[in-house]
Amino acid sequence: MKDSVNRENVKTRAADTVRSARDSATGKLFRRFKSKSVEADRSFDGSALINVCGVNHFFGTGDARKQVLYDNNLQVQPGEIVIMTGQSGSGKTTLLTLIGTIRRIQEGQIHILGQPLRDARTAEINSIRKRLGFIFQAHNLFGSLTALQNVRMALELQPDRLPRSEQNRLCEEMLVAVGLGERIHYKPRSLSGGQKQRVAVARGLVHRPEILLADEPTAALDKDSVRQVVELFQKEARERGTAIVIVTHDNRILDVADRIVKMDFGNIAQDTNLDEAALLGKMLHRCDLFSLVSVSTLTTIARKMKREEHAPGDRIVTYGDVGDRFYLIREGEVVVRRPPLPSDPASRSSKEFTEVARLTEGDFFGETALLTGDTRNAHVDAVTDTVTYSLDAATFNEVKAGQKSLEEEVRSSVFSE
Ligand SMILES: Nc1ncnc2c1ncn2[C@@H]1O[C@H](COP(=O)(O)OP(=O)(O)OP(=O)(O)O)[C@@H](O)[C@H]1O
Repeated sequence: MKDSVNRENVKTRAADTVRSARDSATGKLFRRFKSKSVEADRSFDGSALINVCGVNHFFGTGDARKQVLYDNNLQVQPGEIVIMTGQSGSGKTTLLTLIGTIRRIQEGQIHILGQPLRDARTAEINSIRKRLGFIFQAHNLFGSLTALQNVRMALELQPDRLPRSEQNRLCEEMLVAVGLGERIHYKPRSLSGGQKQRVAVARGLVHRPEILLADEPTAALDKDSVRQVVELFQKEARERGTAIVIVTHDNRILDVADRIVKMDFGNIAQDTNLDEAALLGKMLHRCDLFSLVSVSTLTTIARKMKREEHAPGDRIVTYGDVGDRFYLIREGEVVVRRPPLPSDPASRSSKEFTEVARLTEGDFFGETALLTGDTRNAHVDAVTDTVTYSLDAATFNEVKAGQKSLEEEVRSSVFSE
């Protein structure tokens, strides 16, 4: 089957892309690229620090009762930074406060640090809360306390309280990290809005929480302070495995995100793993089939691709079936087998399918049937544990329609076989 165009070139270039993406990930101690999908899996995940399953929420009672969250599912792994965005009123803060144990769960379940919140006792909620860090829009600083004393409040609430001198050292260190080394003894009334916000950031992080929840943490900050805060978040995530969820409209901090979750009318409408989407976009771009489509469009298309895992021996494509998907190999190896050609007298009697190709990471298959309307012309079976991303025929054809030369190219490639 010549179901792939310029396979060797594609293989080499795509494999390079994958390698470089992996290399850049190796420094990220807590990142887990291999098992992530572009669109997050909606099921419970035991390794996640935050597990939101089927959460609904209502405000008001009687006739005034109004549903504001609908069937929300979200998992956040150690070391992941998730940006939550969406229109005003879409439910971001409500979901964040449910995750932060500030509101009681009404329907569904949230596990935080492995513990279920619904029906948890107050003492259990309090002990979970001490392991979280909060940076909320209203800074909630105590006016009579200095910046350092405000930050120290977070340490004083900890079960294993450190000696005062050690607390002060940690607070100073954190205030320096947010660029307030010169202001540690100032009270809130002597600080600007941005400086107060940075005190709140220091307070949210000083006790080294396992999960940090932040609502618009950079809204009042200038460009340099935004960078300082963002770098601090990244350091905590990478070095300590802190899971960070940031509700924000601030597009200056999008680069910090591993994932962007978009809420729409009370529901997580999109949950995109950016590294994986960008990587798949690049892999697609390196397929000659899609070389005329911009990387940004391909990254968007990549989000629509369906991730599937196949065990060795699993059949991915069956000879004679109607072709309804195009496949890209993310990991693993497949073998392509064809029946004997009717015109080949030597093999006419043989019922055996013969191997015609082995495809690996970055290779693709399944496009011929979509382009010609013919049935599948080969079996494709997984040889090793294999991960594929596939695109449905409608999206494939939409993309194809956008590039005039594509169909011609593939038709001539099929014709010349
Ligand atoms: N305490 C409350 N009582 C009643 N309704 C509420 C309450 N808090 C929020 N809501 C409503 O719930 C919906 C979701 O609000 P929420 O604050 O979670 O949205 P959001 O996406 O965070 O908005 P924003 O970006 O403006 O902060 C809105 O319709 C809001 O009016």
